[in-house]
Amino acid sequence: MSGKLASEYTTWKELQQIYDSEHGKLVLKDLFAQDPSRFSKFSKEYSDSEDASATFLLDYSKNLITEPVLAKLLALAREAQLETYRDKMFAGEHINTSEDRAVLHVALRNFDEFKIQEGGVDEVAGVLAHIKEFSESVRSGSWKGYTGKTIDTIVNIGIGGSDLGPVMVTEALRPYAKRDLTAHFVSNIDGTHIAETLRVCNPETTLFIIASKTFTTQETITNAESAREWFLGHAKDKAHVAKHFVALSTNTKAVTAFGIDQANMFAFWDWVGGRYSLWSAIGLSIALVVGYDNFEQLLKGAHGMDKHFKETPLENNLPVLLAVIGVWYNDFYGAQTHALLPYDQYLHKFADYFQQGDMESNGKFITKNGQRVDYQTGPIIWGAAGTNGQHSFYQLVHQGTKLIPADFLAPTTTHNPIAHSKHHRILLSNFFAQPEALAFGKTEAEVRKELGSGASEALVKSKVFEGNRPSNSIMFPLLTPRTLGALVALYEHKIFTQGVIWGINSFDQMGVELGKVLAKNILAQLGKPEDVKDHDSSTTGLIHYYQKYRKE
Ligand SMILES: O=P(O)(O)OC[C@H]1O[C@@H](O)[C@H](O)[C@@H](O)[C@@H]1O
Repeated sequence: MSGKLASEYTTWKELQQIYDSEHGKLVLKDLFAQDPSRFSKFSKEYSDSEDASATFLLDYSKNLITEPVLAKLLALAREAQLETYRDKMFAGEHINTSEDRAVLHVALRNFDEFKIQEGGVDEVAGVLAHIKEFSESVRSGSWKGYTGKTIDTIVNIGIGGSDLGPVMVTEALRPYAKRDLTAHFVSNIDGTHIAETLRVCNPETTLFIIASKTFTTQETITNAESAREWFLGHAKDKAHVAKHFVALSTNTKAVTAFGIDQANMFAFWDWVGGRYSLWSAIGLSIALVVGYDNFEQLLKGAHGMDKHFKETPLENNLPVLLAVIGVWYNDFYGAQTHALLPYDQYLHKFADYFQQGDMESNGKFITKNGQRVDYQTGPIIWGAAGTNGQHSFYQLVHQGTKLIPADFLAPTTTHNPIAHSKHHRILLSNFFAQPEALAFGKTEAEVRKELGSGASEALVKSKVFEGNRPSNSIMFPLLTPRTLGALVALYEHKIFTQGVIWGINSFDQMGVELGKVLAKNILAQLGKPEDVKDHDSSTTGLIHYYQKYRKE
């Protein structure tokens, strides 16, 4: 990120030349046939240096790359000064320039290993101790509600980064969950979300966790106020709020103004970006559901990946490899999306989580220096847990007109080996088959042979799989808290690396602001048709329709 546009880098131009002259030769079937050691060349095993059980295999051999292409992509990362920016992040420099903030989610899982200078970093251990003490008192039953009953339900009220991380992780780590503690997550301003949740809650045994970095987010504060009203409708006395409401925030003033005791506030700091905050106090619901020790394992797993990212040469650096291969498709092949396809039902929220993680970080057309890019930045992230997607959108992935690079993820061992792991063997057979089918396809000759001579030409053509569709495969022994931490940090650092290459600030989110301002203005005009002013005819027409048909 040298002040240049990425497209001005020498290596970028060289990559463009390589693409123009050679991409036709990058055919996976041929590349594998030519090189029997392709898998061993283009796959790496990661192992946490302190806990070898947190390990995974990254197979990136089914990508449209050769050693020279990969070397040039890594040279691009170097020309963009990735190593310098990585070190700046770990040193606490204010690399979030538009907000003049450090970017230190890595400090939340550091356990004093790296030296990081920034106000608040020395308070991390204290907040973790608070999370431990509080989560243990709720889980053990010593924390009592206003009628002396133990807590059996938690409701996390938050949105964006204050929701998606806890949702994804509590789902992913369900095998470790306290089964008699029910967790709900309310995010949407749509009253249906809180109403349907409160319907199944008992005020005497429910704990509300108000999760908001700013404590000003309209959805969260409105939902929290409605929850408090519902609670006080039963408990009557405001003093009981202290037993049933806690806050996770950086804004002490707003938390106390809401009526939550400062003792029940779990702090974090402005250098924790919302979409990187599950490691902070925002993870309280995770600690409540799976226990503090498992939460700490999650942090340690991420820390192991931080160390790997910080210390490993780029050639062997897994987040960097994923990132540069992604840039290859995004910027040279023109791919617009990237699919995350976990073959693990527990990871069914993984793609949703990284939709925010990636798209809010890298969905930007202006560089840090204020120039408009002349290349694509962040891809559209999407996906679903296998095998469901196979019966829905994989048709387009296999035979559509778009190139869709995909990551397949799967555990070798399931937490639920029912029917002697028959389900898991079937699941994994699909996990192995899909990338194979994408990469190698099925030729016209093969189809003809299969159909015999009577088949129509149209039928033959429709059954051809062109193949040459790239993917990464990630396998890990079992989805443990530590492995999950490593996987999430793997993608975080991939996003960071791509942001550095594209020259953008991955840590602000100016693009979410305009809609919020317009909505505030419109909210004040919803009363009467004559109040509706200064809009285009479409917006005015829609608001008038609402005013005509609404019922209070
Ligand atoms: O935690 P807060 O302050 O309520 O913010 C929630 C979300 O608010 C959104 O507006 C931001 O785009 C997200 O990044 C953020 O996670």
